[in-house]
Parts: sequence; structure tokens; C-alpha cells
Amino acid sequence: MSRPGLFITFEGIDGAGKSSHIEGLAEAFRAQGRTVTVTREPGGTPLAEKLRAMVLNDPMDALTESLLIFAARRDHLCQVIEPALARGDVVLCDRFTDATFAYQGAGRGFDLEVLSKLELMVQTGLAQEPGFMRNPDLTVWFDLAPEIAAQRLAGARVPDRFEAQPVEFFRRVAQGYADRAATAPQRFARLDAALDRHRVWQQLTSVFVRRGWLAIMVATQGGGQ
Ligand SMILES: Nc1ncnc2c1ncn2[C@@H]1O[C@H](COP(=O)(O)OP(=O)(O)O)[C@@H](O)[C@H]1O
Ligand SMILES: Cc1cn([C@H]2C[C@H](O)[C@@H](COP(=O)(O)OP(=O)(O)O)O2)c(=O)[nH]c1=O
Repeated sequence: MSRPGLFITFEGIDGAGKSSHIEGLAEAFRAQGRTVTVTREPGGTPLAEKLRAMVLNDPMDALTESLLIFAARRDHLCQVIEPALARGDVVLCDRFTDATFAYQGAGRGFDLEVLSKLELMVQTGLAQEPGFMRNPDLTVWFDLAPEIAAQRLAGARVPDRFEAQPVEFFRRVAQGYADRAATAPQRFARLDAALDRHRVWQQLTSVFVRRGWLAIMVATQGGGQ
């Protein structure tokens, strides 16, 4: 019996804890017989990974940055996301367009109307039905105060161009996510990412159980701090 694909994205400010849970969720889906594609943005294809390296390392103006991110997204949609969804995979994608609205839009102050136009252009013309716009079926939003995220990241890894931004930048990004969630409340599931890893995992799995996408509460993940 073939099942429809599921497109799930993970969002939040840097250090909110997304990466700590995506692979665990992939395992939970695999344990229930689903084929899972785990991917990320910017990136997910050889071309998009080259664009990612530029975006994360080279200073550039906000329009250039947005164009590169959306170019990477188009390649990723065409090469990876759409084929995986057509096969019936569960696609778990670490960040997608909400990040562009939060980082380039709210964080850098770039024009949201231009971003909306790029979003429409890049996310249509992919599937069979004319006018269909690809959007996530669900976006898990790891909501965390920027001060806590900064503490978690301090010393944890070498910061990229965004992670090196001051806490004030992340306050704007966090507000950008909140604004975006308010425009599509049925698509967003907000997690309280300030809780310990085990409780975040419990919140995460219960979102999927409630939707009938995972059959049972899956055993604990992560554990320590
Ligand atoms: N619930 C949590 N409580 C405390 N620390 C956490 C928690 N989740 C993740 N961390 C730690 O915080 C840092 C950032 O987590 P990570 O999953 O890489 O975040 P993101 O992918 O959202 O940037 C890592 O050092 C990780 O071990
Ligand atoms: C997808 C996307 C990411 N970004 C930024 C957010 C992150 O700082 C960075 C990379 O995201 P991420 O892969 O989450 O970084 P890491 O794995 O190191 O936590 O790119 C944007 O600015 N706009 C976007 O549209």
C-alpha cells in the first residue's frame, strides 16, 4: 500500500536544538516502515551545498543572499524534495522558507514582499497541478529565547556568519518566526525548546502521534544535557 509523502520542516534560531532531534525522528519513522529522506537548507544537493558555503561564509547584501538561498531551494526542490515526496517518502528538512523570512526578512530587514514573490516563483511549477505551490505539511518550530540559545552555543562549535550575530539579531529572527507562525497556525507546531532534551523529544513525538503520523510514543532520545 503506497502512502502519500510527508514534507516536514524544522525551524528555530541557531542553537534551539533542531539538529539534536531530526535523526531520532527519522529513526522513529523508519521503525514504522517509512522511507525517510533527511536533508537541509541551504543545501541538500551538490549545487545547493556550494551556494550554502557562499551564503554562510561570504559577506553579501541581503538581496544577493536571498537570491542565492532561493536558487539553492529551487535546485533542492527539483532534485531531492519533489522526487522523494512523489515516491511517498517522509522528507525531514532542517530549515526551509520560513528561515528566509525570519533571517533575511526579520533579521536583516529585507523586503518581505520581495521574499513572497521569490517564494511563489520558486515553490510553484514543480508538481503536476498548475498553480500548485509546494509548502511543508508541518513545520516544527523550536521556540527558544535568544539568550538561552547563545549560552548553549557558546564554545559548542565555530560560529558561521549568522551564528556570529549579536543577540539582538536573534531577537528579530525569533520575532520573525512568531510572525510567520501567526500567518499559518495550522502548519506550525510550536515546541518549548527551553525544556530539557527528553521533554523536547516528548513534545516532538506527541505532535506526530496526534496527527496519526507516528503510531505510538517512541522511546526516549537524547537523554543527557
Ligand atoms: N534541550 C536542550 N537542553 C540543553 N542543551 C541542548 C538541548 N538541545 C540541544 N542542546 C545543545 O545545544 C546546542 C545546540 O543544539 P543543536 O541541536 O545543534 O541546535 P540547532 O540545530 O537548532 O542549531 C548543542 O550543543 C546541543 O547539544
Ligand atoms: C534556510 C536558511 C538558513 N539560513 C541560515 C540560518 C543558519 O544560521 C544557517 C545554517 O542553518 P543550519 O543548517 O541550521 O546551521 P547549523 O546546522 O550550523 O545549525 O543558515 C538563513 O539565513 N536563511 C535561510 O533561508
